[in-house]
Amino acid sequence: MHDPSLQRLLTRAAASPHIRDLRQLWSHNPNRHRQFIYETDALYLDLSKNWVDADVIEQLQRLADSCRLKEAIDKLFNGEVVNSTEQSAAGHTTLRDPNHPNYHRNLKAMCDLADRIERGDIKTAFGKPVKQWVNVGIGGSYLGPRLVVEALTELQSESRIPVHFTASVDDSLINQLFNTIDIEHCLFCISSKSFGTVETLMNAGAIERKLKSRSGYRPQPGQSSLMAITAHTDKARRLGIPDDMILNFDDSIGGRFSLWSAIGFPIVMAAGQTAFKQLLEGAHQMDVHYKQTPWSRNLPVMMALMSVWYRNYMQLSAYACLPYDARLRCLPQWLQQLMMESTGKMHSNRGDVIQYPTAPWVFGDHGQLSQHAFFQAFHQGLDALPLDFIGVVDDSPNQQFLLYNMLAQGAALMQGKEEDNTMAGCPGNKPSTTLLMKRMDARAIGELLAMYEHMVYTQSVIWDINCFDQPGVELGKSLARDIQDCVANDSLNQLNLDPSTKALINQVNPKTKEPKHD
Ligand SMILES: O=P(O)(O)OC[C@H]1O[C@](O)(CO)[C@@H](O)[C@@H]1O
Repeated sequence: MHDPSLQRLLTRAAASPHIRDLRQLWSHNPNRHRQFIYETDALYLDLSKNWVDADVIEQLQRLADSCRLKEAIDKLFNGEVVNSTEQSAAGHTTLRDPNHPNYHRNLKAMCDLADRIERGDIKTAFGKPVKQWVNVGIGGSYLGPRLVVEALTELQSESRIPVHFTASVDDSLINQLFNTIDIEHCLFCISSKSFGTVETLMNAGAIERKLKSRSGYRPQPGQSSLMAITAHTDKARRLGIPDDMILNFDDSIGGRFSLWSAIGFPIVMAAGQTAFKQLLEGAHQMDVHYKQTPWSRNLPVMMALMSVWYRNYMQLSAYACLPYDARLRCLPQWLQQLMMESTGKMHSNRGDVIQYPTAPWVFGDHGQLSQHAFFQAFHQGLDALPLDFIGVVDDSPNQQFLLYNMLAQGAALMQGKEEDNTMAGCPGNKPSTTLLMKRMDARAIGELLAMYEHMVYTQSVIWDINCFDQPGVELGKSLARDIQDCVANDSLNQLNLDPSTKALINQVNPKTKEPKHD
């Protein structure tokens, strides 16, 4: 965040009491509901209930200029290095650009395989037609596809192959899966960019053992119960997965940005090839919007500027994502990974420690359910936090009920209510953003998700951090490996670990834990 004079202006603006007073902001400008609206083909964004005015928005847009956002966007789309630690480009937008060879290569491979499965050219290793499909993957190899599958499957009229997901290695989950599926008709897809994620490989191993333990399991050309999606084909081959059952994608596609790649294959299985193409179309439409629209009308840029405003100038450290539609119930989790893994960083692109906070704590859930769980704290708790209500315009009576509930929450938070009994009163003056999807279809979902990706990239440019790596995640992973090894070799005391964790390990390790007394 460069320009110091702008920093001072914004810091001063944030300190002035009127900017945190929605009643004053509305009385100075009763046209806020017209002025702070941003629209694309599928989205309608209302920022009028936020702690900003036109001056602040103008200064934030100047901040974007001073951080050379335009050049950074060009670098992203021109395939230049934007991932400074790994010295690579970020290729996710090429997958949705029909003028780019990656778009055609990716789609062709995915559609060819889907055709072969659907025509029955590929049978399971039991010689049975594929009637069910299981995605085995975690993080970016799970959250995006799961979100889109949940959002779109009920819209499909054609009967499609049911898709299941398994991510964590919990016994309960894998057993539940085995109890739900018909294993002889099931194609298991090991989805892992690195093909090195332990959870996914452990699940793959459990599945392989289960398959092999069943009579009639005979993998051969044209017959396989396993397939893989990865950027590391060699590793999938080593697991015995045949070449024609491996979908490959490029290493330059970040895991949490990968649902547009072959990682999106569950979407093709569950919602169909046409829906997947429309998803890419919607995302591409957002790419064009992001590239070509001035900041004053640019949705992802405005969303990012608002988040920087709240995080760095208002010092608010949390952010809630509240979709009022069950079809978007996985959005908060997907966004949590996208925002926190991408922007939870403390080093600038040059490697020095930055002096300002970045990623907020992202949480959320289906809005209606959250209303009956944690909204009380929004209304009467002393803290404020930026929150996004996301609704889908839909004429059916139940969806209308949901929408009015959502709009009522935004109004109640802003207006509050005085009561004779002061304990029952709500102070109001709580900011919120409303984002409407004008319809629920694959194009609209594509636009929505690409909008959030560009919001995150914009944040990272302003914060001068790399949003495409995740070195922190590695620490916990490697310590878990060390613990497992030391427990296996009875050498825990050699591990450089605090006494609390060592004692806890001894509580759970079957070799050392206290025997149970009845
Ligand atoms: O697709 P992979 O390589 O199995 O990785 C899964 C996830 O693990 C992470 O590396 C860390 O959680 C994510 O970035 C990634 O989406």
